[in-house]
Amino acid sequence: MNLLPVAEAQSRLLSSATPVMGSETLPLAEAEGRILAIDLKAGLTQPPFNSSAMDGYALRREDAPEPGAVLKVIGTSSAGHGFEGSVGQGEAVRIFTGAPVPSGADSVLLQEDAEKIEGGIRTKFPVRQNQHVRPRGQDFAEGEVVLPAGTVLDFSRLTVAAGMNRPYVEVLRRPLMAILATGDELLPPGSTPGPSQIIASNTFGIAALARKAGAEVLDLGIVPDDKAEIAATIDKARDAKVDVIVTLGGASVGDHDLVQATLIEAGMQLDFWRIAMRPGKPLMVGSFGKTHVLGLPGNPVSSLVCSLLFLEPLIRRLASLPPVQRETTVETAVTLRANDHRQDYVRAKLSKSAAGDWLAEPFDKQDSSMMKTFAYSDCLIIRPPHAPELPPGTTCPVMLLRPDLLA
Ligand SMILES: Nc1nc2c(c(=O)[nH]1)N[C@H]1C(S)=C(S)[C@@H](COP(=O)(O)OP(=O)(O)OC[C@H]3O[C@@H](n4cnc5c(N)ncnc54)[C@H](O)[C@@H]3O)O[C@H]1N2
Ligand code: MOO
Repeated sequence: MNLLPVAEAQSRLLSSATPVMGSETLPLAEAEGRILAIDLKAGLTQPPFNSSAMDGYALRREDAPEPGAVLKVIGTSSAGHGFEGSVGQGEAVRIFTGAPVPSGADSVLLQEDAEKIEGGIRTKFPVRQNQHVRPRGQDFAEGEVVLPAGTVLDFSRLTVAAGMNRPYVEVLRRPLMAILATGDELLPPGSTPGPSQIIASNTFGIAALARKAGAEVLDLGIVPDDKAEIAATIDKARDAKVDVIVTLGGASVGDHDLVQATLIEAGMQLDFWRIAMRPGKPLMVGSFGKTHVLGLPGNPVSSLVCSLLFLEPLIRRLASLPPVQRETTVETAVTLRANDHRQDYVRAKLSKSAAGDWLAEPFDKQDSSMMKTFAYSDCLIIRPPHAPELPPGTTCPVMLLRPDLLA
């Protein structure tokens, strides 16, 4: 049986993927993680007026070049309530942080640097020209492109967008992914399984991974091992004009593995099937025109490993996002045995050695049905095809399951 190398399968899949077209307008509160479709220009100048950076007194610097100047306090300017008049010679205005600097004044003296006297203040320190004044427009000017198209709206960008007085933003459409689980044995969580039944679990992890990668997910539920029912569900996905269809299970060679045949009868172009990897060998990739189809194996760990290697990069490419950097190297804590022809992804825990190095220790059992060990794992040790035995302490490549773990 011809098995495709992992890297070749990944590059074949990604070479056929182009970012999805189209945009939508969203309120800022719903735009986190989204990508600007067009340049975002400031709706106003910020700050809109010369404003005070400190609590103190607004004055004319020429009136207080040296300590000991005496100034008459003629009013107050606070945030939201500016002083209407003008500061003349020998005068000052009590001012608070964020308040407009009144006309005539050019500098602010800290209140700690002023001595209160009857009807006014005496300065205790020299005043620098413009000190503690934030000039109008020092952050941005009305009409300025502060956030160019392509910017990912994270916490700091959402803040400046709000400050720019932009309550709505035009962002790229997210790729739409349909997911369906196949199998007569499957029931949703919360069910009471019969004697031959199990709970369908894969959808939850794969949908979460896809959403994190930038997709919108359409869950088409559980479909029995029946060609007509599988075909009808695939039709639903195509009617919804999804960008990606993910099927779970029925990808192998058993009598009940009907997914691939059904898809081909429905007009899917088969690109490739079966990869030189463990777990995840039965992965299938095809397309209906521009719609990508990923047929993932049913075993939970196999489907999740395939999702990390193929689905996440695909969704991020479609969503115009760069790939997640998951690969790094650590030391193996134990002897890793020589590998066969399939690239192995070995579930392992990470710990720090006394010397501060990260060590990977594989779980003894690597059965691809075992969800618990996957949930306890920090990384997958990558064992390339025909890799020789590695003694403890040797550097080995890993794929991090939570990429910020080593940060
Ligand atoms: N004769 C052969 N048998 C198998 C081969 C092979 O090459 N020759 N490959 C094995 C490998 S490797 C894998 S992986 C599995 C994958 O098979 P399928 O994709 O056809 O998956 P199913 O048979 O439908 O299910 C496998 C296993 O996973 C459970 N399952 C299915 N869907 C879900 C779900 N959504 N949530 C949780 N668990 C699920 C299912 O009940 C089975 O236990 O095939 C080997 N066989
Ligand atoms: O490839 Mo299967 O995923 O080994 O269990």
